[in-house]
Amino acid sequence: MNLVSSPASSHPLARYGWDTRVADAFAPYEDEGLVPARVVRVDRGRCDAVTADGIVRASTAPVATDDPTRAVCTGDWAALSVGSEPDSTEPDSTEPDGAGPGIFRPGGPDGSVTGSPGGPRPAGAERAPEVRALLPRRTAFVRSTASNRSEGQVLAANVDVALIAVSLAAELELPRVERFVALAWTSGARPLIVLTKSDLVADPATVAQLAADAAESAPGVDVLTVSAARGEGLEALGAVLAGGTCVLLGQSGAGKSTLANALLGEDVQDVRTVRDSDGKGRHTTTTRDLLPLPEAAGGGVLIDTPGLRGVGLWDAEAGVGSTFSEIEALAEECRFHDCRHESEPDCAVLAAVDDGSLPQRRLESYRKLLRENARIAARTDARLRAEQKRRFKEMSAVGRHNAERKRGPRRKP
Ligand SMILES: Nc1nc2c(ncn2[C@@H]2O[C@H](COP(=O)(O)OP(=O)(O)OP(=O)(O)O)[C@@H](O)[C@H]2O)c(=O)[nH]1
Ligand SMILES: [Zn+2]
Repeated sequence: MNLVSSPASSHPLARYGWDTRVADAFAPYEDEGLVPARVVRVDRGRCDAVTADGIVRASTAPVATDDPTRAVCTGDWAALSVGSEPDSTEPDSTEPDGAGPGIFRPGGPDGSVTGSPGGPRPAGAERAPEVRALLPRRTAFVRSTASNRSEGQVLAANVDVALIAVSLAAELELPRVERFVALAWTSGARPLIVLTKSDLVADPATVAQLAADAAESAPGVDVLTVSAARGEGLEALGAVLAGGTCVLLGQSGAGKSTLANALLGEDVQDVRTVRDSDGKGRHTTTTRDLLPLPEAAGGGVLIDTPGLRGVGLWDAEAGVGSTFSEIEALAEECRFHDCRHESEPDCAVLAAVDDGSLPQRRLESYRKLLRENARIAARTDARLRAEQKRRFKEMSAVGRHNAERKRGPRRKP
């Protein structure tokens, strides 16, 4: 079977988010004899990636780079060389023509171009799987690394929806919610606010009010209410996540693990564990950070990497702008193009605060996030920043369009 040209929905990797866009991006690599895979976990120099034939452990050495934003990360789509298989259903002779110089053929005489040691091998020999290329990312969650150079590190790639878990059992801290929303927009993923533990709030009117408050502080972002304890709201949430890739963000104690368990419908520890061969016939047991959601609930994929949950802003100016889109829209009306909305005459933002249509709290939160972001940006390599900005523009065009479409009338009557 030709896996790449079969319909995207029946592709063995459809469960892991394979779609026509990925198929198109992968097509050139198929001609090189590489196989598509999605990265489920990364270690130093290696990753676990799921292929049509299961999970393989692959070296990431061929795509190693100095730029940490280009390092292999969970959620990446990769083109793998997996070595020749003795009982392959697709012998070399049936492969498409046109394999020229530089084209990788498992076990072929041009093995030297693959960068792996060993050179030519007899047909049927095994070689360790390698990541040969990463497909372009649709979205990426980046955080600054601990190093002095303050570079970005990618925590998750190709995320469609960022679930922002907010506990209804604690006081609703809107600035925190805004911060996570900014982070989500910055990644290119669509934020989704999930108010958790609704069973702990007795009065439905209170829940509705809190949901309205959350919605008010996140223009264009949907707000769902769930109780993992009672299994309420999970179906609606599953429907939103269907087919896409999501991540869980939120404060400690917000209910992320509980929600992950409820969505996965099994013991997460079991789901996480991978026992598979590493391509050399050895069996290893590891965990994975990318987990398929049950197909009965609509499918999709959950990425839950340890570092992602509490990630900080990293060059999020545009994401902050999307989060406070009503302020950015007002700013267009200020007399001065570079108005700081502090004490300038004819400032439309301050006027909106005065007439009560813009909560003072929103303006303060906006300023605080911009300041936080500026501090990080000051430490960040200019080249990487430009790159991130470009990526944001590409990726979030759709998100912002949706936000604008949904935002509706900006000012209260
Ligand atoms: N009543 C109730 N309690 C819940 C619900 N969801 C989570 N909890 C409780 O809230 C607490 C925190 O939940 P976790 O799922 O561990 O929160 P978390 O966001 O994963 O926390 P960290 O791992 O620290 O990031 C636990 O005691 C859960 O049992 C719910 O729907 N209802
Ligand atoms: Zn102004």
